Amino acid sequence: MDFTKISALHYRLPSPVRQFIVLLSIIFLIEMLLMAVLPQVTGREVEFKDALVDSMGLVTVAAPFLWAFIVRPLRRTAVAAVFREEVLLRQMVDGVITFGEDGTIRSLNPAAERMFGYRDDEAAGMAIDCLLSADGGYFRFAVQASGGHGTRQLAYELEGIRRDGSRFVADLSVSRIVFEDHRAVIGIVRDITARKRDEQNLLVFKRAIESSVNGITITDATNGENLIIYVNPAFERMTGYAGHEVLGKNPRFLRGDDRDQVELRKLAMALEERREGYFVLRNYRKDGSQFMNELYVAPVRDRDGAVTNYIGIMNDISDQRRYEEQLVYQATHDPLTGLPNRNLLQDRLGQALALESFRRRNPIGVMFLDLDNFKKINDTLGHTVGDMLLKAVANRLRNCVRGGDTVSRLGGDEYILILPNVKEMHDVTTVAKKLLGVFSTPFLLMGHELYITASIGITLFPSDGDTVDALLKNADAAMYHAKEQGKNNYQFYSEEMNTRVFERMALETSLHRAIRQHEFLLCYQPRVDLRTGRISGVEALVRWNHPEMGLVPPARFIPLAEETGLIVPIGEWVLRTACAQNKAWQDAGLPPLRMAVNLSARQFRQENLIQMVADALAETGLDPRWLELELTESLLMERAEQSVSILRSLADMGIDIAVDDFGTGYSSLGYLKRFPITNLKIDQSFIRDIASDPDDAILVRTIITMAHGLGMKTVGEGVESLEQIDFLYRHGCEEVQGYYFSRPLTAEGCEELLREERFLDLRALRDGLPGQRSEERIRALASSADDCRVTA
Ligand SMILES: Nc1nc2c(ncn2[C@@H]2O[C@H](COP(=O)(O)O[C@H]3[C@@H](O)[C@H](n4cnc5c(=O)[nH]c(N)nc54)O[C@@H]3COP(=O)(O)O)[C@@H](O)[C@H]2O)c(=O)[nH]1
Repeated sequence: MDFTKISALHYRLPSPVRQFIVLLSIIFLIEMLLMAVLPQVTGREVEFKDALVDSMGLVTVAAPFLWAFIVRPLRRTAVAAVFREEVLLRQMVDGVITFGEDGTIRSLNPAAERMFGYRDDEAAGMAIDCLLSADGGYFRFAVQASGGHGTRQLAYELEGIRRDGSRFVADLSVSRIVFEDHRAVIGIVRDITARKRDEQNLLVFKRAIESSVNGITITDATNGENLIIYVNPAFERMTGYAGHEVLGKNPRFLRGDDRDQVELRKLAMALEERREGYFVLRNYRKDGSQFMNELYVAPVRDRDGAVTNYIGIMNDISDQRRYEEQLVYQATHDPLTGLPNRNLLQDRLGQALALESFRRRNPIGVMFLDLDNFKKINDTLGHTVGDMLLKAVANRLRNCVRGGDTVSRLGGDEYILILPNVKEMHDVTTVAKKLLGVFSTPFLLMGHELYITASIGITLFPSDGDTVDALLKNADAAMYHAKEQGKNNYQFYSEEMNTRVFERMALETSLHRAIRQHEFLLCYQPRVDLRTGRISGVEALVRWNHPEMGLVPPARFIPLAEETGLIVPIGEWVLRTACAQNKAWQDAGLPPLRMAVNLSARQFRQENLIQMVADALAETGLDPRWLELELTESLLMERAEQSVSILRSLADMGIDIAVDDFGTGYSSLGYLKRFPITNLKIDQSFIRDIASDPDDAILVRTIITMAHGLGMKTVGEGVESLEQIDFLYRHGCEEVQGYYFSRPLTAEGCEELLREERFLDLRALRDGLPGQRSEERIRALASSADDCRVTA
């Protein structure tokens, strides 16, 4: 037998010759023993030589029988067994390599051939290191370690090297075989690369599950109980339960007594249908606190498709939910008052309209409530008080309506109320009156007792509009109408109101265009010095030369320009043009005079006002002492402290300051004293009846005296008659302005007047002869000035 080719199991085959020799030797020894014992039994002596011959004879006779009946059958049985094992070996999925103790390969079984890519005959004679590698001779050590102990098996993890050089993880069990004088090693090799990879993957999965921020539960679904068999650390953190406390429980314990949840029913259905699902549940921690559990449940199936487990992945979304709710709240509520905002209002009104369009039972009332003169409070007392007032109003309105009604705030001082299910018109008026009534009690805010009123516009669905936008727009128009009607009242919408709103919008659009296309012009109304009768100054008055409407008076567009902010560019243009005109007259050799320019509230609050005025003077070259800025009394008092500093800066530049419409507002004497005011212009409403109304007469006299007391001069405005001039003259008023002397004129008209040196003859007044005759005389002397007509 070629020992080098013997397969691993051949080593275990007993040698037949040895068996035969051993048997013959036993027979021989027994015969020899009998020959030695026999003389003592029989008493007959047997020669050793005879005994030896006999024994040899017996062995010779027995030999064929032993071979035929014992050794050969044994050999055959053994070979059959070896053959069977050989077949088994060949079929083994594990590779079997036999090699000598010197590491020389002797054989490979077919599995080893496939595993390493060598044929058995190719591998024979190669060093085992070529197929199996271990660092630092580890492999040899392993072989030696198994030596001397027969079939003792040792297992190692090595690197298998294929013929193509690729490597794999090999699991090797080695047994040392000793056969007669031959020693060999049998190595059983298994490619465990996949197993290793799987083990590694399992480790990664386990690590991932353990380090997941999501709580993970695994339940056993085989017995229908669905009891927890695993929870990860995140579950413990999320719920406060330790793993051992929940193992063996059904996860439903997390819901506590809170069974009435739609999502719970959905979960139960998913489990019943053995499918995955996503649910958001109210669950409870060990300490009883609630959390929102975003749960994903997925079944695990075996090869036959039967569900063996459920994996539950939990996410505590309580914070996220709170944040979402907060976002929704913020998107739908006014942060200041907590009332529904425009979004929610539109939503609710839309729903009410949809429902009512379907039911067609009752009208829906929409009320647009706007506070009267709120801006003044905000400007005078500051935004903190303004905000407090808006909140206090919101509370009063809320308390004034029924549960199904909506009170919302659009922004600013505008509130919208929705009254669904209005049974009778009377109901709406009752609510409107009630709403106005809530303002009858003053608001006490930060030590201020504030009296405020509101104007309300009312629209009804379906008669005044059938969409949210239409109803709100029409309620807005009705509210404007209520303002026009003197504020503090309510008005129902009518179609004409929209026409007016439309006109307003059209006016605003054309105002923008007017600025772009330079449609404005200035008129100048002279002012006469009552001490000399000569023109001492002019007031610049803006006009709008509208392409279709003709000359538009400022009263029609200045408030709108003020509201829209367009007054800022318009006012800047007025100031520059007036300064330039005054300088032009001076340059033309006309006697120098003061140019009065009106400043509106918005302009006065303009941040760069001082700079803008300085620039206008610098650019036109007008000396500041020939410029006077007119501001209304109420404007100055709105933010008196701030006004003081602005006025001081202007006065420091050398500019005169006049208070326009004096007497119509409320003035604090304390502030009047502090304002660097040069002139008080007595409002024309007091001048008008000065000669006939003793109250007006007293008032005008008082204003003149007070002005003088404060070191200011006075100007009588809107002077139309000689009596008025006489009165003002006699009481020391310094200047007059009005149609009596001249209407506002174009620049050319005014220049003509100045060139002619028109004046007011005051002799009659000085002579103390006011009356019809002297009036006629004065009128004759006075200019028959043209109106400010536009010829452009
Ligand atoms: N911010 C700005 N406001 C301006 C500017 N230009 C004018 N205005 C303001 O518009 C209001 C109306 O002005 P107007 O229609 O020009 O009326 C002025 C005079 O025409 C009128 N007046 C003058 N004398 C008489 C008279 O004898 N009788 C009579 N019934 N009216 C008369 O008074 C207006 C001048 O008023 P005042 O400015 O208060 O001196 C008016 O408030 C203007 O201020 C502008 O450029 N910017």
